[in-house]
Amino acid sequence: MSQENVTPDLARERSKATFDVENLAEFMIGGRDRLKRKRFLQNIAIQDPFFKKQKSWSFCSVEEQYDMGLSKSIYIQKKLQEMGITDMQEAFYYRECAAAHENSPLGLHYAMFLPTINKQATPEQKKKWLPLAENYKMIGTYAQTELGHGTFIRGLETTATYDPKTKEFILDSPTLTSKKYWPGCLGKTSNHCVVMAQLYTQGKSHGPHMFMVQIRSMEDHSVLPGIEVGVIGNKFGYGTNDNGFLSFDKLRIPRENMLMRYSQVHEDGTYVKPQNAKLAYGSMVLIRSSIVSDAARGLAQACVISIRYSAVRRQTEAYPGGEEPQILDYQTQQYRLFPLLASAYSLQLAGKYVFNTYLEVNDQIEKGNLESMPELHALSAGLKAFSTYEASAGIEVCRICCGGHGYSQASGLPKIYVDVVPGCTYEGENTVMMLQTARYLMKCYSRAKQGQKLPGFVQYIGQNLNKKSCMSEEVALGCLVMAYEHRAARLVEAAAMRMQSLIQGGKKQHEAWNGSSVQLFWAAKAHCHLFCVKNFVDAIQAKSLSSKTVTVMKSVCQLYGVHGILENLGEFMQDGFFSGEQVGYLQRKMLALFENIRPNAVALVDAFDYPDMVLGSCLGRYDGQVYQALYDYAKSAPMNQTEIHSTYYKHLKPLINPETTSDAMQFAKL
Ligand SMILES: CCCCCCCCCCCCCCCCCC(=O)SCCNC(=O)CCNC(=O)[C@H](O)C(C)(C)COP(=O)(O)OP(=O)(O)OC[C@H]1O[C@@H](n2cnc3c(N)ncnc32)[C@H](O)[C@@H]1OP(=O)(O)O
Ligand SMILES: Cc1cc2nc3c(=O)[nH]c(=O)nc-3n(C[C@H](O)[C@H](O)[C@H](O)COP(=O)(O)OP(=O)(O)OC[C@H]3O[C@@H](n4cnc5c(N)ncnc54)[C@H](O)[C@@H]3O)c2cc1C
Repeated sequence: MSQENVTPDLARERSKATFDVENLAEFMIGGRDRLKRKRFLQNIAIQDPFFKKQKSWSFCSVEEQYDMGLSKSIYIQKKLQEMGITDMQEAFYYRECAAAHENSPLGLHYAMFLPTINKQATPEQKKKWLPLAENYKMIGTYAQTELGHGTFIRGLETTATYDPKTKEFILDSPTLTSKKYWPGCLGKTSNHCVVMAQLYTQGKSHGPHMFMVQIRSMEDHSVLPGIEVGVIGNKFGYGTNDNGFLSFDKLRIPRENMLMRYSQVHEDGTYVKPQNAKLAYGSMVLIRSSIVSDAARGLAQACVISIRYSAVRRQTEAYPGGEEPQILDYQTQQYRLFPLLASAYSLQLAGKYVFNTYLEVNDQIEKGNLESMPELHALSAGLKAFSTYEASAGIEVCRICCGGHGYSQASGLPKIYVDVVPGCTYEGENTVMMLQTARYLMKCYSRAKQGQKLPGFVQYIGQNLNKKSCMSEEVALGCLVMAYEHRAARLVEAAAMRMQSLIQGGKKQHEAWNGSSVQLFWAAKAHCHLFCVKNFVDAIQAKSLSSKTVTVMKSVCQLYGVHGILENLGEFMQDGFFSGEQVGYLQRKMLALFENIRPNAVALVDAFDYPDMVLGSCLGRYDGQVYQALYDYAKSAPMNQTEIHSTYYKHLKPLINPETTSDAMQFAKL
C-alpha cells in the first residue's frame, strides 16, 4: 500500500510495530504466493476505470443499488472469464474488492445453485444443466424458505406430486404460507431455481426433495405460466439483492427435473430413498461452513476502520493545556476494540478450520463414507451461529467507537453491518443452529458416560469436573484452554442433567428438551467458544510465523481467552473452578495485555491486508487522511449539487411566504 500522504500519527504507529506485518499477513492468508496473487487480483479491480466511475453505493436508492449490483456482477463475471480465473478463492478476492459488501444479485447462482447441481444432480443432469448454468444461460437460485416456514424444513408446504401417467411432477403452492419467500436473486434475476418441495408419489409423502424449475423464459425473461414471482420489497440491507417470492399453480415439470443423485423416483412412481436423508441439506452445510470466514472478515474490516481511526482521532486534553491524546490511548477504547481485534483473528482461523473440514468430509461423502456428517453438521452449525453473533455485535461496537462519524455511511461501517448481520438468520437461525450443536453434544455426553471414545474436538466431554484451575499470575495458554474445557464440560453436563431430571419427573422428551433449551444453548455456545480458543492456541504454533510475530500473536490469543472468561465470569465461577484471587490475575492480565498490544494495534489491523477499496471507508483509510475524505464525501452528496433544493419551492417557500401553499399545509388546513 502506498506510503504517500500518510498522516504522522499513522506513520509513527507503523514505525513502532515490533513484528513484520508481511509475515503475519502471509500466515493469515495461507502463504506468500497466495498473498501476492490476492494483491495482484485486487489491484486489477482498484485500477479499473469501470469501478472508479461507479456512483457511491450509499447515495443510491434501493432500485439503483440493484441495478448497480447487477451491472457490477456481470462485469465481474466477464472479467473473471477474461482472466481465466476458475478458482473459487481467487474469484472471491477479486469480487471482494470490486463490489465490497454489495451482496451480488448473481451470488446465489454461484454460491448455492451451481454447487447444488454439482452435488445433488446425477451425471446426466449435470451434463444437461452445468454448461447452461456455467455460461449464465440458466441463472438460478435456491428456493427453500416459505412465508410460513424457514427453520422447520420438514414443515415446508410446497408439494411435488408425481403423476406416472405423464411422467411429470406437479408443483403446487396450496396455501398462502406455502409461497416461497426470501430466496435471494429470485424476484427479478433468476430464470431457474432449485425448489425444495414435499415429494408425494404412489400416495405417500417422502419429505423435502429438490427440483429444478424454470420460472422465466430463457428467450425474453417473461414469467412462465403457472408461476407467480416478484420481489419481497425493501429490507434492512441487501439492496443489491432481489430477494423474492414465488408460487406454483399446479405447474408440471418432467420427472427428470427431480435432483436424483441420492434419491430417485422411477417412471412407475417407485421411490428409492437416499443413504442418509440429510444429504439433501448439503448445500446449507457448505454455506454455513463459508459463513464463518465471511463473518470474521466483516469484523476484521470493522476493526481496521475503527482502530486506524482511533489512532488518528484526537479528543479531550489529558490535562489542562495538554495535548489531546489519540483516542486509541484511552484504556476504555482499548477495552472495547482490542478484544474485538483478537476475536477477528480467532474467527478467521476458525473459519479456515471449518472450511477445510468441510472439504475433507465432503471428499469422504463423495466416496460414499457418511460417517463424519454429524460432526461436520454440529461444527458448522454452531460456528456459523457463534461467529455471526460475535461479528455482528462487534461491528456495532466498532461503529460506536468511531463516535458521530461512525453513524455516517462514509465510515463504511453501516454497509458492513447490514451485510454481516443477516448471517445470524439465513442458512439457519442462530439459536436453532446452536440447538443443533447441543443435540450433538448431548449424544456425545451419553456416549462418554458409556465409556465410548469421542472424536477429537469433543473429547473434553464427560471429564472429571472436580478440578481447580491451574491459573497463575502469568496466565498460561494451557490454563486458559483448561478453563474453557472445564466450563464447556460443566455446561454440557448441566444441560444433560436438567434433561434427565425433567424426564424422570414425567416430562415427555420434547418437553424436557424445551425445558432445558436455555441451558442447551449455553452449552453449545461454550463449546464453540472453547473451539475458537483452542484452535487459536494451536494455530499460532505454526512454523511459518517468526518468533517476533508469535510473541505478538500470543498476546492477542491470551487476550481473546482472558476477555472471554471475564465476560462470562459466572459460568466459569459457578462451581468454584476459579478463586477470587485467580479472577484478579485475569483482570490484571487483561489490562497488561492492552498495554502490550497498543504499540502493535495498527500493524495488527494492517496485517489483515484490506485495501481501501474493500473497506470503503473515509475513517479506515490506510493514509489516515480522514477529515479531507469526510469533507469530500459530504461535498459529493447529490443534495449538495444544487444551491437551492427542489423542496424549497415545494415546502419551505410556502411556509416562509404564505401567498403560496404546499400539500402539507393544505392537509393541515393552514
Ligand atoms: C471459497 C469462497 C466461497 C465464496 C462464497 C462465500 C460466501 C459466504 C456468504 C454467503 C452468502 C450467502 C447468501 C445468503 C444465502 C442464504 C440462503 C438460505 O438461507 S437457504 C435456507 C436455509 N435454511 C435453513 O438453514 C433452515 C434451517 N433448518 C434446518 O437446517 C433443519 O430444519 C434442522 C437442521 C433445524 C432440522 O432438520 P430436520 O430435518 O427436522 O432434522 P431433525 O431435527 O429431525 O434431526 C434429525 C437428525 O438430522 C441431523 N441433521 C440435521 N441437519 C443435518 C445436516 N445438515 N447434516 C447432517 N445431519 C443433519 C440432526 O443432527 C439429527 O441427528 P440425530 O440427532 O437424529 O442423530
Ligand atoms: C437476507 C436473507 C437472505 C435469505 N436468502 C434465502 C435464500 O436464498 N433461500 C432461502 O430458501 N431462504 C433464504 N432466507 C431465509 C432464511 O433461510 C430463513 O429466514 C432462516 O432459515 C430462518 O427461518 P425463519 O425465517 O423461518 O425463522 P423462524 O424459525 O420463524 O425464527 C423466528 C424465531 O423463532 C425461533 N425458533 C424457531 N424455531 C425454533 C426451535 N425449533 N427452537 C427454538 N427456537 C426456535 C428462532 O430462534 C427465532 O428467534 C434468507 C433470509 C434472509 C434474511
